Amino acid sequence: MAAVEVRNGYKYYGSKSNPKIVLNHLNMNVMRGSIYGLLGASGCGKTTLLSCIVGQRCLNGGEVSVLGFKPGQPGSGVPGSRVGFMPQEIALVEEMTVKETIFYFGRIYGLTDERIREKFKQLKDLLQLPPARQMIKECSGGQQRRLSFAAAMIHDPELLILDEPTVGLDPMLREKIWEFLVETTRNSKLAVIITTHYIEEAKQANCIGLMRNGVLLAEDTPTNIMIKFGTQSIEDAFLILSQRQGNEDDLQEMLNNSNQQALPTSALPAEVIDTHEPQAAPEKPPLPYEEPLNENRKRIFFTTKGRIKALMTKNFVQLFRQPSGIIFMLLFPIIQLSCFYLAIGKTPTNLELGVYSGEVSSYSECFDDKLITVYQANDSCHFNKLSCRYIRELGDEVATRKYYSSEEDALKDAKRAVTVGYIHFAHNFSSSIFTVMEDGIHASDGAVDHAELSVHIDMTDQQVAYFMQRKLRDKFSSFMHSVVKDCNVSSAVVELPVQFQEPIYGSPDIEFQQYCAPGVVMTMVFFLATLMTAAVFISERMDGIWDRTLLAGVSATEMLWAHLLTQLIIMALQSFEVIMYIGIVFDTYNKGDTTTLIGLLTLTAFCGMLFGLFISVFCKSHTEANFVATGAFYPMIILCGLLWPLESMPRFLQDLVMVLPFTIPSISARNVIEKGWGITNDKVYNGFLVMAAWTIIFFVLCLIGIRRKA
Ligand SMILES: Nc1ncnc2c1ncn2[C@@H]1O[C@H](COP(=O)(O)OP(=O)(O)OP(=O)(O)O)[C@@H](O)[C@H]1O
Repeated sequence: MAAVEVRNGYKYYGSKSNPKIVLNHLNMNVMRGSIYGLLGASGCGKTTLLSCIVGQRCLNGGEVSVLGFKPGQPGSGVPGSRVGFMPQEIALVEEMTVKETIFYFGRIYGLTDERIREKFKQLKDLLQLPPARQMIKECSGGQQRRLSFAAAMIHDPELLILDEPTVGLDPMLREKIWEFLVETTRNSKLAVIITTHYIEEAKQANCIGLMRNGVLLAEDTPTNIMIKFGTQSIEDAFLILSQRQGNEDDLQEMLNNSNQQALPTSALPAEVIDTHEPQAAPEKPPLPYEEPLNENRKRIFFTTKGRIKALMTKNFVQLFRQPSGIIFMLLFPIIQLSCFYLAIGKTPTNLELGVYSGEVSSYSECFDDKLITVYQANDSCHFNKLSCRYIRELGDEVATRKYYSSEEDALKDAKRAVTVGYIHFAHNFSSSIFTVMEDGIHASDGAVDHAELSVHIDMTDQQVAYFMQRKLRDKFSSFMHSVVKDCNVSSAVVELPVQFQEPIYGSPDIEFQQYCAPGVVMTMVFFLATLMTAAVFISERMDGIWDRTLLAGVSATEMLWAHLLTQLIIMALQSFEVIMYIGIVFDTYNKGDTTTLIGLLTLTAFCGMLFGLFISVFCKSHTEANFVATGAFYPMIILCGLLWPLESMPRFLQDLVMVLPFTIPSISARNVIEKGWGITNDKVYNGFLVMAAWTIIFFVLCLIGIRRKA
């Protein structure tokens, strides 16, 4: 009875209009209880044929029947537990140990732990597996290959497909594996399809298929093939068949690879060379597919829970055994937050400010208390060297003062950027203040001008300039208050007729740091999750682990859920860590509910993770994924109002950015932290809604993409 039947198999890559034909009306029969050696030069289509048999790819034409079913048919167990597949690449998780790998595959195939232990013992002896606790990345290429073979065998499949299992193994072990396969197929219904570059070892197969350019040139027992072509070896027979097709380059390459000595073409008996071209098989009735049985379904569809558990364990092991994984997940947020809190929004220090006062001939006068006086005489308040008093009140807390004996020198240094600018007092500063106070609105323009503090600042460094302006103005205001107080005059005289009362929310000197902290934390957790997820998924796909797990019958949805659950746990931990860190170390206050904040941050990280997944589904390589993530990062940060008020954007842009993932959620987070609003406030829950909407959008897109690829 046939385990695998391929009829008129036709497969191409590329577009329909410009196809690259890989399987060209190929026919193949693999019987139960037999070994089928599939031989052919590199690139002839062996892997493609195997992938169509296991249901990883679909044929463009023709039919395949595997164990009586169409691959992929619900209930067929193909892909799934009825088939064992060892791909060409190693496709194992490097961070797992030998034992964990066997248990991982055993569990996703639905075996009990006891059965896995039994099988492990058996396969360990047979395949000389490395010690149970050895990590895969510490195994040699040959050891990894043997383990990969064991993983394909763990669940006693009915069909075993081995893509070059003996590459890199020593001859003794190769012989042992063949012996095992011969023995097992003889005593059971197991069907084995094996591709190999070592043509001679295929002599032990029950049937050989010689494949070239997408067609099977011959399919028979090794003995019959040699008899048919009158040769002493299978290589010679293959050479003859290849010559019939024309170019023998491919064959030569294969023979070289096989380390066997190729037979010179001149040595071939010319009379056996058949010039007949292989034809498409004549029309045959459709393959008799079986109806899936309920028992079959039961056998195949064991608990999703068990699989998800196995997948999640793998994900955690993979993440936490990589030092970079732990650093990325737990240390990066700390490093990034520390950078932010230490570097952003702090008061500038070590600035140098030029000072020129025309009132003094030497600045030592400014430090002689007897010279700086405010005194009453003739019902008036008189001043001496008030500029000195301001200079002293200014202190070094705003900037280090650098004294100049002329305004020209002060300007020169400011122009050379030695100082951030300079302040200048007129020679009659004190007397002008006296005049302005005495004469009030009748004071002359000259007196008003000379009673002013002149400030000349380098405005190219906007933040420093704004800081200096604010500080000098505030200091001047407090200085004037203290002067009029000494004169027993009401401070209302020097008060601006604008009074900023107690703020409705926040504090009078809200820092830039406080303003942008929620947005910074959100974007940080979002993009950390994005990058990590994209990296994990792309690596998994590139290493073949993703495909191998799918071939074990795990659905794309189950794999997706396992990843989502793993990440959700990590993201919740990360959000908790972030909030605790900024609260305890940087003393950041939160007037609202911490749980609401952790919830919003976890949702943000989850959304970032789905964005990473979305990128990984549509990008083929790490480089492409990094380009997309970096490309998305800057527009999202710039447009979310984190760096500059949204209100300054053109109207159409304001409407557009409102739907971006960070705009409304970072406002919501600020509303919780600064205003203490709760989740029931629409200006808080709308942030959750926006983030949830993006999460759903990315999830649906990922699901569509993954299902399409699967
Ligand atoms: N995804 C793909 N897109 C386009 N072409 C592909 C794809 N996969 C394989 N091919 C091409 O199809 C041909 C057959 O590839 P396949 O991997 O099936 O060969 P093979 O016989 O298994 O080779 P090898 O022994 O080297 O593994 C090759 O020319 C290969 O370049």
